[in-house]
Amino acid sequence: MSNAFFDQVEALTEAGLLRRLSGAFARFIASVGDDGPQLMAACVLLSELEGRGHSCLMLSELNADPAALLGWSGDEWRELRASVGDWPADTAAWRALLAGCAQIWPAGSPDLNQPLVLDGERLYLRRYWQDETHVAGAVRGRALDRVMAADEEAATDDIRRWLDILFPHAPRGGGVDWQKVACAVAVRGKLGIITGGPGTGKTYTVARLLALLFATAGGRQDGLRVALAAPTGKAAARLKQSIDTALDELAVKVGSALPLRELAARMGAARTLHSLLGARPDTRAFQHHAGNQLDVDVLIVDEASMIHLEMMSALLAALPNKATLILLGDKDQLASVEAGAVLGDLCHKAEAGEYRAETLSYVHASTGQQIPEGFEGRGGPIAQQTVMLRESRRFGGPIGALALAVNAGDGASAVDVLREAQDNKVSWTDLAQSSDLLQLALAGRPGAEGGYRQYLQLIKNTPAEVDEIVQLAWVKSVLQAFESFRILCAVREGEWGVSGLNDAIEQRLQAAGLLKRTGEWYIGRPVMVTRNDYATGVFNGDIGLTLPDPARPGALRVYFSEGDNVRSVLATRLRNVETAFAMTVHKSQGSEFRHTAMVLPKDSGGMLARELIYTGITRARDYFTLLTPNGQVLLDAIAQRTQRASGLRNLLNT
Ligand SMILES: Nc1ncnc2c1ncn2[C@@H]1O[C@H](COP(=O)(O)OP(=O)(O)OP(=O)(O)O)[C@@H](O)[C@H]1O
Repeated sequence: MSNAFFDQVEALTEAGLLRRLSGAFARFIASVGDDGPQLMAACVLLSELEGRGHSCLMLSELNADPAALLGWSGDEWRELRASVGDWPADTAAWRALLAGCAQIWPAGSPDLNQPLVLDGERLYLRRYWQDETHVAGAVRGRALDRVMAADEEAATDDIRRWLDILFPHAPRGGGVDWQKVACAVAVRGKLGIITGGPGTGKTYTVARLLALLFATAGGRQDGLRVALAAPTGKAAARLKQSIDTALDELAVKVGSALPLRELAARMGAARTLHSLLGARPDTRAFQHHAGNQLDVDVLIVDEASMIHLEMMSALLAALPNKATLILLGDKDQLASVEAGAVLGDLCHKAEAGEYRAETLSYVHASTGQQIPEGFEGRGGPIAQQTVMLRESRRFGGPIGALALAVNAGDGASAVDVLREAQDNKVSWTDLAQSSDLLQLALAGRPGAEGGYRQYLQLIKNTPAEVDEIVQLAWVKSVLQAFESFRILCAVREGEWGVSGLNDAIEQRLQAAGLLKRTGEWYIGRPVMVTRNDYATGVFNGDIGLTLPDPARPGALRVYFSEGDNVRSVLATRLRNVETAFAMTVHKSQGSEFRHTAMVLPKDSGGMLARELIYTGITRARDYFTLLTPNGQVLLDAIAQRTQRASGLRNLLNT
């Protein structure tokens, strides 16, 4: 084993540049076979990339610019590389070297269950290779499993008749009614993917798709088992609420032709994916799997961009082949925190459509819509089952323009929108000192007043009597006020990161007499759960507010809002939580706030990308404020796209 290499790894770990896990992983690999420093270097890099969401290491990266990939300076990388000694000259040389290592299985050769897999020019941890292969096979299989073609006249006529009832108006700007197309495409098979930015009508569409599925189920309509799910509790509750409201409205429209209310009532609550699959404490395995599948006919999953590779693999294994899977999400949002960029890979062709002739004629027969030539192509099976909604009904104005500019990689236009917006919907603050940010946290800004003062003032009006209805109404109003404003950070550490800002905001609110910090727990403390806790039923990412326990004087409870419902847990029972006046953009996915303020740091080390900025902006419903001590960080981030190494796109042949 190379001492020089591991000395270097130790130094980089001490400097906080490497995870301790990466060195330990390389040592483990060395302990079960070859221990050449080249293999060790590849293992350290593979492990670091896994921590950054990549599912594999592209061998070409080893000779390209790994420092950029890791956010290191060139010197740090050069020193690590020098400690290895001979560095294979190119990808072919790396492949030859790795293929000869006892711990690596070159895919296609006799399998000895080695811990690493070399597939073409990608090096994998075996688990991720298995997940990618499984997801690709399962999704392709579903996409190809179509039950309807254009010439099945009776069926397409029926679909068309219902779609005309469910979507009675042509799209506002004319052109293709992509919402109708999305329903028609999804109803013909076992997979439907609907992607689009905020407010493009994904939920509106899926509610109608459900009605269409009920309507065309014939005699099986009463027994159609529908499940709703999302990666987080909050997103699940939002999905359920939107679908219920939409189905309620639709029920009036369709009248006695379809007993929508009764059918909807049998759907049950929306659940987190963890709870749907039956997560168990202390194990990654779920109760539902290939050998004990879910009892559903239709599964609708919202916020699919947050689903990581391992979860998608588990979900597909647990879903019976005969069930229809509908995925909803915004392909341009940040990918999951854990490895994989599954929705992005699935929606690779969504922008261009690439619909084949048979899809075009089916769409025409079942919707009357003529998809324009520009969207024709020879996309694979998944592209045929994917529809992108393109018109946002919520995001006009400067926030919409800003999101569009960021998505297009047009930094100059984004800055123009931020600097010049006339109506206070968006605003840019050059952060010279923390007091600017703290004032915003306290009271908002001119034209977008609010801040945290609002909910803290409401807390001061605690109901005097312990009347359950009054108490619940008060809790809901406090939660709602809290949900109307949030500070999002691009990074965790440093002056402009989550940890520093939470302390500073807490002190500022205390100085303003709005809260009294007496210990770890205090009235008004917002907290975010950082680990799933099955005993209390709270999950990673849930956000709650600490309020007095009406039943026990002096005790505190944390209240979590879930759609129309409120759940509470005794504060002292919550183990893994952190204060959440400021939270990361990553953790804000699936949530929306009336006023969202996003803080960018002074220096990003090249690690911020467009998807993060876009996700932050699109969390804002009415007002968006950008704060940064260095405007260049915004421009650099907009110029950079997140590229996650993954073999999924290739395997899917979308
Ligand atoms: N075809 C349509 N006709 C009328 N209203 C529509 C139509 N499509 C969407 N809407 C309305 O536009 C708004 C946004 O739609 P919806 O909430 O379904 O979007 P979304 O893509 O699910 O948003 P989010 O990203 O927040 O999940 C809703 O008020 C919805 O009722």
